[in-house]
Amino acid sequence: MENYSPYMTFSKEEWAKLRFNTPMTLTESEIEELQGVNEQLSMEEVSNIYLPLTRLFNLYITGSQQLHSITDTFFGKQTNKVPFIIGIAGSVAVGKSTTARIIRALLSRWPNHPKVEIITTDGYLYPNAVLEERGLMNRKGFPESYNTRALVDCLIKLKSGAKQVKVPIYSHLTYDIIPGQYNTIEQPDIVIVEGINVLQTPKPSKHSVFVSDFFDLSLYVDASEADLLRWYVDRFKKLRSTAFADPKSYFNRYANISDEEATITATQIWNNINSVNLQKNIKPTKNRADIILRKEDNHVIKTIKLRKI
Ligand SMILES: Nc1ncnc2c1ncn2[C@@H]1O[C@H](COP(=O)(O)OP(=O)(O)O)[C@@H](O)[C@H]1O
Ligand SMILES: CC(C)(COP(=O)(O)O)[C@@H](O)C(=O)NCCC(=O)O
Repeated sequence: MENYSPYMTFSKEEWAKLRFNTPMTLTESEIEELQGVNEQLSMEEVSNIYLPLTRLFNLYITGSQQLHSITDTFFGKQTNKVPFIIGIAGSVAVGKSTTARIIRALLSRWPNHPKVEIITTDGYLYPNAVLEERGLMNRKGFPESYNTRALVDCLIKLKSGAKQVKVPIYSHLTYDIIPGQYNTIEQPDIVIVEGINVLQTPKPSKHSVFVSDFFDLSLYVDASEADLLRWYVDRFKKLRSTAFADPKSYFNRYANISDEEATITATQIWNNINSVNLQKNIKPTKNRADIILRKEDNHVIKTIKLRKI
Protein backbone atom coordinates (compact mmCIF):
# COMPACT_ATOMS: atom_id res chain seq x y z
CA MET A 1 0.00 0.00 0.00
CA GLU A 2 1.21 3.51 -0.77
CA ASN A 3 2.54 5.40 2.25
CA TYR A 4 0.69 8.65 2.90
CA SER A 5 2.07 11.55 4.93
CA PRO A 6 0.61 14.97 5.69
CA TYR A 7 4.17 16.36 5.33
CA MET A 8 6.44 17.11 2.39
CA THR A 9 10.00 16.13 3.35
CA PHE A 10 13.10 17.99 2.11
CA SER A 11 16.72 17.00 2.65
CA LYS A 12 19.00 19.90 3.59
CA GLU A 13 20.40 19.83 0.02
CA GLU A 14 16.93 20.05 -1.55
CA TRP A 15 15.97 22.81 0.86
CA ALA A 16 19.13 24.82 0.21
CA LYS A 17 18.26 24.91 -3.51
CA LEU A 18 15.08 26.83 -2.66
CA ARG A 19 17.11 29.85 -1.67
CA PHE A 20 18.03 30.36 -5.30
CA ASN A 21 14.39 31.12 -6.12
CA THR A 22 15.00 34.55 -4.63
CA PRO A 23 18.39 36.14 -4.14
CA MET A 24 18.84 36.46 -0.41
CA THR A 25 21.85 38.10 1.09
CA LEU A 26 22.74 39.30 4.56
CA THR A 27 24.21 42.68 5.39
CA GLU A 28 27.35 42.98 7.56
CA SER A 29 25.29 44.13 10.54
CA GLU A 30 22.85 41.22 10.15
CA ILE A 31 25.76 38.77 10.13
CA GLU A 32 27.10 40.42 13.27
CA GLU A 33 23.70 40.19 14.97
CA LEU A 34 23.38 36.49 14.09
CA GLN A 35 26.86 35.72 15.35
CA GLY A 36 25.83 37.38 18.60
CA VAL A 37 22.89 34.96 18.83
CA ASN A 38 25.25 31.99 18.87
CA GLU A 39 28.96 32.01 18.14
CA GLN A 40 28.82 28.40 16.91
CA LEU A 41 26.13 29.12 14.36
CA SER A 42 27.55 28.86 10.84
CA MET A 43 26.56 31.51 8.31
CA GLU A 44 26.30 28.73 5.71
CA GLU A 45 23.55 27.16 7.83
CA VAL A 46 21.80 30.53 8.05
CA SER A 47 21.96 30.97 4.25
CA ASN A 48 21.01 27.42 3.36
CA ILE A 49 18.33 26.69 5.92
CA TYR A 50 17.07 29.69 7.89
CA LEU A 51 16.93 32.24 5.08
CA PRO A 52 14.67 30.09 2.84
CA LEU A 53 12.61 29.18 5.92
CA THR A 54 11.98 32.79 6.89
CA ARG A 55 11.35 33.70 3.24
CA LEU A 56 8.51 31.17 3.35
CA PHE A 57 7.31 32.61 6.68
CA ASN A 58 7.33 36.07 5.13
CA LEU A 59 5.02 34.85 2.35
CA TYR A 60 2.64 33.33 4.92
CA ILE A 61 2.70 36.53 7.02
CA THR A 62 2.09 38.73 3.97
CA GLY A 63 -0.86 36.47 3.05
CA SER A 64 -2.28 36.81 6.55
CA GLN A 65 -1.86 40.62 6.51
CA GLN A 66 -3.68 40.74 3.15
CA LEU A 67 -6.52 38.64 4.60
CA HIS A 68 -6.78 41.12 7.48
CA SER A 69 -7.11 44.07 5.10
CA ILE A 70 -9.66 42.17 2.94
CA THR A 71 -11.76 41.67 6.09
CA ASP A 72 -11.45 45.42 6.84
CA THR A 73 -12.64 46.20 3.30
CA PHE A 74 -15.62 43.89 3.75
CA PHE A 75 -16.66 45.59 7.01
CA GLY A 76 -15.75 49.03 5.74
CA LYS A 77 -13.71 49.86 8.85
CA GLN A 78 -10.20 49.43 10.19
CA THR A 79 -9.81 46.81 12.90
CA ASN A 80 -6.95 46.56 15.40
CA LYS A 81 -3.74 45.07 14.07
CA VAL A 82 -3.13 41.62 15.58
CA PRO A 83 0.27 39.89 15.53
CA PHE A 84 1.13 36.78 13.53
CA ILE A 85 2.04 34.16 16.13
CA ILE A 86 4.67 31.45 15.60
CA GLY A 87 5.07 28.62 18.14
CA ILE A 88 8.37 26.78 18.62
CA ALA A 89 8.33 23.47 20.52
CA GLY A 90 10.91 20.77 21.25
CA SER A 91 12.98 19.22 24.02
CA VAL A 92 15.06 21.06 26.60
CA ALA A 93 18.48 21.79 24.97
CA VAL A 94 17.35 21.18 21.38
CA GLY A 95 17.97 24.84 20.54
CA LYS A 96 14.50 26.40 20.75
CA SER A 97 15.70 29.73 22.10
CA THR A 98 18.55 29.87 19.58
CA THR A 99 16.13 29.06 16.73
CA ALA A 100 13.70 31.72 17.98
CA ARG A 101 16.47 34.33 18.03
CA ILE A 102 17.70 33.44 14.53
CA ILE A 103 14.15 33.64 13.18
CA ARG A 104 13.57 36.97 14.94
CA ALA A 105 16.76 38.46 13.47
CA LEU A 106 15.82 37.33 9.96
CA LEU A 107 12.12 38.23 10.08
CA SER A 108 12.66 41.70 11.47
CA ARG A 109 14.54 42.71 8.28
CA TRP A 110 11.28 42.69 6.25
CA PRO A 111 9.60 46.12 6.01
CA ASN A 112 6.07 44.73 6.48
CA HIS A 113 6.85 43.18 9.88
CA PRO A 114 9.85 44.81 11.54
CA LYS A 115 8.71 44.36 15.15
CA VAL A 116 9.24 40.78 16.28
CA GLU A 117 8.95 39.77 19.95
CA ILE A 118 9.81 36.49 21.67
CA ILE A 119 7.85 35.03 24.58
CA THR A 120 9.53 32.16 26.42
CA THR A 121 7.07 30.00 28.26
CA ASP A 122 9.37 29.58 31.26
CA GLY A 123 7.91 32.93 32.42
CA TYR A 124 4.69 30.97 32.98
CA LEU A 125 6.25 28.37 35.29
CA TYR A 126 4.77 28.67 38.78
CA PRO A 127 7.18 30.36 41.23
CA ASN A 128 9.38 27.92 43.22
CA ALA A 129 7.34 28.62 46.38
CA VAL A 130 4.22 27.25 44.66
CA LEU A 131 6.10 24.33 43.07
CA GLU A 132 7.60 23.42 46.47
CA GLU A 133 4.19 23.55 48.15
CA ARG A 134 2.79 21.24 45.47
CA GLY A 135 5.80 18.88 45.53
CA LEU A 136 6.68 19.78 41.92
CA MET A 137 10.26 21.06 42.25
CA ASN A 138 11.52 18.00 40.36
CA ARG A 139 8.83 18.37 37.72
CA LYS A 140 9.87 21.75 36.30
CA GLY A 141 8.84 21.76 32.65
CA PHE A 142 6.09 19.17 33.13
CA PRO A 143 2.58 20.39 32.16
CA GLU A 144 1.50 20.78 35.80
CA SER A 145 4.45 23.12 36.54
CA TYR A 146 3.04 25.85 34.24
CA ASN A 147 0.28 28.35 34.78
CA THR A 148 -1.13 27.56 31.33
CA ARG A 149 -4.28 29.60 31.97
CA ALA A 150 -2.12 32.75 32.35
CA LEU A 151 -0.26 31.94 29.11
CA VAL A 152 -3.54 31.43 27.26
CA ASP A 153 -4.81 34.76 28.68
CA CYS A 154 -1.68 36.48 27.36
CA LEU A 155 -2.27 35.00 23.90
CA ILE A 156 -5.94 36.00 23.98
CA LYS A 157 -4.87 39.60 24.70
CA LEU A 158 -2.31 39.55 21.88
CA LYS A 159 -4.79 38.14 19.38
CA SER A 160 -7.38 40.71 20.49
CA GLY A 161 -5.06 43.52 19.43
CA ALA A 162 -4.33 44.68 23.01
CA LYS A 163 -2.08 47.76 23.08
CA GLN A 164 0.11 46.36 25.87
CA VAL A 165 0.68 42.87 27.20
CA LYS A 166 2.83 42.09 30.26
CA VAL A 167 4.82 38.86 30.30
CA PRO A 168 6.34 37.46 33.53
CA ILE A 169 10.07 36.76 33.61
CA TYR A 170 11.88 33.55 34.64
CA SER A 171 15.49 33.84 35.76
CA HIS A 172 17.81 30.94 34.93
CA LEU A 173 20.18 32.51 37.47
CA THR A 174 17.90 32.25 40.49
CA TYR A 175 16.02 29.33 38.90
CA ASP A 176 12.78 31.11 39.78
CA ILE A 177 10.22 33.65 38.57
CA ILE A 178 11.37 37.23 39.27
CA PRO A 179 8.61 38.63 41.48
CA GLY A 180 6.86 41.75 40.18
CA GLN A 181 8.97 42.03 36.99
CA TYR A 182 7.53 41.84 33.50
CA ASN A 183 8.45 42.33 29.86
CA THR A 184 6.01 44.66 28.18
CA ILE A 185 5.01 43.83 24.63
CA GLU A 186 3.44 46.64 22.62
CA GLN A 187 1.61 45.71 19.42
CA PRO A 188 4.31 43.68 17.65
CA ASP A 189 3.91 42.47 14.06
CA ILE A 190 5.07 38.97 14.96
CA VAL A 191 5.31 37.06 18.24
CA ILE A 192 7.40 33.90 18.60
CA VAL A 193 6.22 31.76 21.51
CA GLU A 194 8.97 29.34 22.45
CA GLY A 195 8.79 26.51 24.99
CA ILE A 196 8.67 22.78 25.53
CA ASN A 197 4.94 22.85 26.26
CA VAL A 198 3.52 24.99 23.46
CA LEU A 199 1.95 22.18 21.43
CA GLN A 200 0.53 20.34 24.43
CA THR A 201 -3.18 19.69 24.79
CA PRO A 202 -4.49 19.63 28.35
CA LYS A 203 -7.00 16.99 29.38
CA PRO A 204 -10.32 17.79 27.72
CA SER A 205 -12.58 19.92 29.86
CA LYS A 206 -15.68 21.96 29.18
CA HIS A 207 -13.73 25.09 28.28
CA SER A 208 -10.60 23.67 26.65
CA VAL A 209 -8.55 26.25 24.83
CA PHE A 210 -5.05 25.19 23.83
CA VAL A 211 -1.99 27.45 23.59
CA SER A 212 -1.57 26.27 20.00
CA ASP A 213 -5.07 27.52 19.07
CA PHE A 214 -3.45 30.96 18.82
CA PHE A 215 -0.62 29.94 16.51
CA ASP A 216 -0.64 30.91 12.85
CA LEU A 217 2.35 28.62 12.34
CA SER A 218 4.14 26.08 14.51
CA LEU A 219 7.58 24.48 14.49
CA TYR A 220 8.96 21.47 16.31
CA VAL A 221 12.75 21.26 16.62
CA ASP A 222 13.75 17.59 16.76
CA ALA A 223 16.97 15.63 17.46
CA SER A 224 17.98 12.21 18.77
CA GLU A 225 17.99 11.86 22.54
CA ALA A 226 21.69 10.97 22.51
CA ASP A 227 22.45 14.34 20.87
CA LEU A 228 20.09 16.18 23.23
CA LEU A 229 21.79 14.72 26.28
CA ARG A 230 25.23 15.68 24.91
CA TRP A 231 24.08 19.27 24.21
CA TYR A 232 22.51 19.46 27.66
CA VAL A 233 25.72 18.23 29.35
CA ASP A 234 27.89 20.57 27.21
CA ARG A 235 25.70 23.57 28.08
CA PHE A 236 25.81 22.63 31.78
CA LYS A 237 29.62 22.43 31.66
CA LYS A 238 29.87 25.84 29.97
CA LEU A 239 27.54 27.37 32.54
CA ARG A 240 30.06 26.54 35.32
CA SER A 241 32.28 29.42 34.25
CA THR A 242 29.44 31.79 33.34
CA ALA A 243 26.02 31.75 35.06
CA PHE A 244 26.88 29.25 37.85
CA ALA A 245 29.96 31.31 38.83
CA ASP A 246 27.67 34.11 40.03
CA PRO A 247 27.18 33.77 43.82
CA LYS A 248 23.46 34.51 43.25
CA SER A 249 23.12 31.46 41.02
CA TYR A 250 20.86 28.67 42.26
CA PHE A 251 23.51 26.29 40.86
CA ASN A 252 26.52 28.15 42.35
CA ARG A 253 27.50 24.93 44.17
CA TYR A 254 28.31 23.45 40.74
CA ALA A 255 30.62 26.28 39.64
CA ASN A 256 33.83 24.52 40.65
CA ILE A 257 33.03 20.87 40.05
CA SER A 258 35.24 18.83 37.69
CA ASP A 259 34.29 17.85 34.13
CA GLU A 260 33.55 14.34 35.31
CA GLU A 261 31.32 15.48 38.19
CA ALA A 262 29.53 17.95 35.90
CA THR A 263 28.81 15.16 33.40
CA ILE A 264 27.43 12.93 36.16
CA THR A 265 25.25 15.70 37.67
CA ALA A 266 23.87 16.94 34.35
CA THR A 267 23.16 13.37 33.18
CA GLN A 268 21.27 12.69 36.42
CA ILE A 269 19.12 15.84 35.98
CA TRP A 270 18.55 14.86 32.36
CA ASN A 271 17.53 11.28 33.17
CA ASN A 272 15.35 12.13 36.16
CA ILE A 273 13.54 15.16 34.75
CA ASN A 274 14.10 16.22 31.15
CA SER A 275 14.22 12.77 29.54
CA VAL A 276 11.02 11.64 31.27
CA ASN A 277 9.30 14.86 30.21
CA LEU A 278 10.56 14.48 26.64
CA GLN A 279 9.23 10.96 26.23
CA LYS A 280 5.96 11.49 28.08
CA ASN A 281 4.90 15.04 27.23
CA ILE A 282 7.03 16.66 24.53
CA LYS A 283 7.71 14.08 21.80
CA PRO A 284 4.02 13.14 21.49
CA THR A 285 3.32 16.72 20.31
CA LYS A 286 5.76 16.57 17.37
CA ASN A 287 3.20 15.68 14.72
CA ARG A 288 0.97 18.58 15.72
CA ALA A 289 3.54 21.00 14.26
CA ASP A 290 3.28 22.56 10.79
CA ILE A 291 7.04 22.31 10.33
CA ILE A 292 9.48 19.78 11.82
CA LEU A 293 13.18 20.63 11.74
CA ARG A 294 15.33 17.57 12.41
CA LYS A 295 18.90 18.25 13.53
CA GLU A 296 21.99 16.09 13.16
CA ASP A 297 24.71 15.76 15.79
CA ASN A 298 26.30 19.20 15.19
CA HIS A 299 23.02 21.19 15.27
CA VAL A 300 22.91 21.27 11.46
CA ILE A 301 19.38 20.76 10.16
CA LYS A 302 19.24 17.48 8.23
CA THR A 303 15.60 17.38 7.09
CA ILE A 304 12.72 19.80 6.93
CA LYS A 305 9.15 18.52 6.99
CA LEU A 306 6.45 20.90 5.89
CA ARG A 307 2.77 20.18 6.38
CA LYS A 308 0.93 20.07 3.06
CA ILE A 309 -1.57 22.92 2.83
N1 LIG B 1 21.92 26.29 15.50
C1 LIG B 1 22.84 26.07 16.46
N2 LIG B 1 24.15 25.99 16.17
C2 LIG B 1 25.07 25.74 17.15
N3 LIG B 1 24.77 25.56 18.47
C3 LIG B 1 23.48 25.63 18.82
C4 LIG B 1 22.44 25.89 17.85
N4 LIG B 1 21.25 25.87 18.51
C5 LIG B 1 21.53 25.63 19.82
N5 LIG B 1 22.85 25.49 20.01
C6 LIG B 1 23.50 25.19 21.32
O1 LIG B 1 22.76 24.11 21.92
C7 LIG B 1 22.51 24.37 23.30
C8 LIG B 1 21.02 24.40 23.57
O2 LIG B 1 20.44 25.51 22.89
P1 LIG B 1 19.28 26.43 23.51
O3 LIG B 1 18.85 27.35 22.42
O4 LIG B 1 19.73 26.99 24.80
O5 LIG B 1 18.17 25.28 23.75
P2 LIG B 1 16.70 25.30 24.38
O6 LIG B 1 16.20 26.70 24.35
O7 LIG B 1 15.91 24.38 23.49
O8 LIG B 1 16.86 24.72 25.78
C9 LIG B 1 23.20 25.68 23.63
O9 LIG B 1 24.46 25.39 24.20
C10 LIG B 1 23.35 26.36 22.27
O10 LIG B 1 24.50 27.19 22.22
C1 LIG C 1 12.87 26.03 32.41
C2 LIG C 1 12.71 24.73 31.66
C3 LIG C 1 11.56 23.92 32.25
C4 LIG C 1 12.40 25.03 30.16
O1 LIG C 1 11.20 25.74 30.07
P1 LIG C 1 10.59 26.44 28.72
O2 LIG C 1 11.39 27.69 28.44
O3 LIG C 1 10.71 25.51 27.57
O4 LIG C 1 9.17 26.72 29.12
C5 LIG C 1 14.00 23.89 31.71
O5 LIG C 1 15.05 24.63 31.19
C6 LIG C 1 14.33 23.42 33.12
O6 LIG C 1 14.79 24.16 33.94
N1 LIG C 1 14.09 22.12 33.37
C7 LIG C 1 14.24 21.55 34.70
C8 LIG C 1 15.43 20.64 34.82
C9 LIG C 1 16.74 21.36 34.51
O7 LIG C 1 17.25 22.12 35.35
O8 LIG C 1 17.22 21.17 33.39
